[in-house]
Amino acid sequence: MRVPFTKMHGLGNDFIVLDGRETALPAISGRIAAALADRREGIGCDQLILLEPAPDVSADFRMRIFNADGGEVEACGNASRAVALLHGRPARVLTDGGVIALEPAIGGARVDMGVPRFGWDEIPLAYAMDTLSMPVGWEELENPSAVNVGNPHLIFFVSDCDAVELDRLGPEIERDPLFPQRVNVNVATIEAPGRIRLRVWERGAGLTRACGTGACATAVAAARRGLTGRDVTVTLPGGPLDISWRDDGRILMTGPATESFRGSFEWEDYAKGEAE
Ligand SMILES: N[C@@H](CCC[C@H](N)C(=O)O)C(=O)O
Repeated sequence: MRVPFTKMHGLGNDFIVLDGRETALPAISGRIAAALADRREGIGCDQLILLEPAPDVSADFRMRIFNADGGEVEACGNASRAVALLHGRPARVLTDGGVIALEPAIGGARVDMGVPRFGWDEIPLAYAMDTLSMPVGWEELENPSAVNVGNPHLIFFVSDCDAVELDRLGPEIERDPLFPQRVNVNVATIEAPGRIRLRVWERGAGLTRACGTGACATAVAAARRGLTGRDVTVTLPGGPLDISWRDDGRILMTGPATESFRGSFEWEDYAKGEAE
């Protein structure tokens, strides 16, 4: 059986999108997602996105997200814009992080990412009390903010985010026992009250060119610390995203999304080795 896919990206954060909304797809396990995400032996991506019918009327359809390591996670900002482009009209989409609202916009899409949370379940209580500046550190990365925008992020504000050895410190922080569910690691530099430069070590995917939820979490953390206003442009290695943390608490993210190509793969090549 051949399974069709669409290869997409948002600022270079790339996705395999499998659309099972009209025609049911075979069950995708974490192992199969990781094999498809493999850049040498599979198709290659940072995240695999699976679209399914919604279980009830709270949403138009469901979006499931697998990191390149096969772990299923709650949210993906850049993929939300890619899915808006694919869908072609406004939609309410159920994710494991909550219902988000997306709509195509000129050159990409706009997504209402919902309301951030500041104490998420997996942070030990002592730290969850003070998510604005947790009293922890890993070498020069100290006192992060902790923000959950569907998925968990730590944000370190530093004088030059490009100078941080994120490929070395990112995996250490991601897997620190403080975070049993692991964590996305953001290093950010404030360039002006409305401008932030950001690099992200993504949980389960490593260094990516852009992370939409990381940009949202960082914008919220910066505004809460009084470093910026509530409307900012966050520039990642792949390019800029506009983030607005509205007065009603909801985060709006606007930015580009691109379809790269379409193709199909042989299901049996990836399913072999799967338990019956
Ligand atoms: N690239 C994404 C985030 C994907 C999930 C993340 N790595 C996690 O494990 O929570 C984005 O654009 O938000």
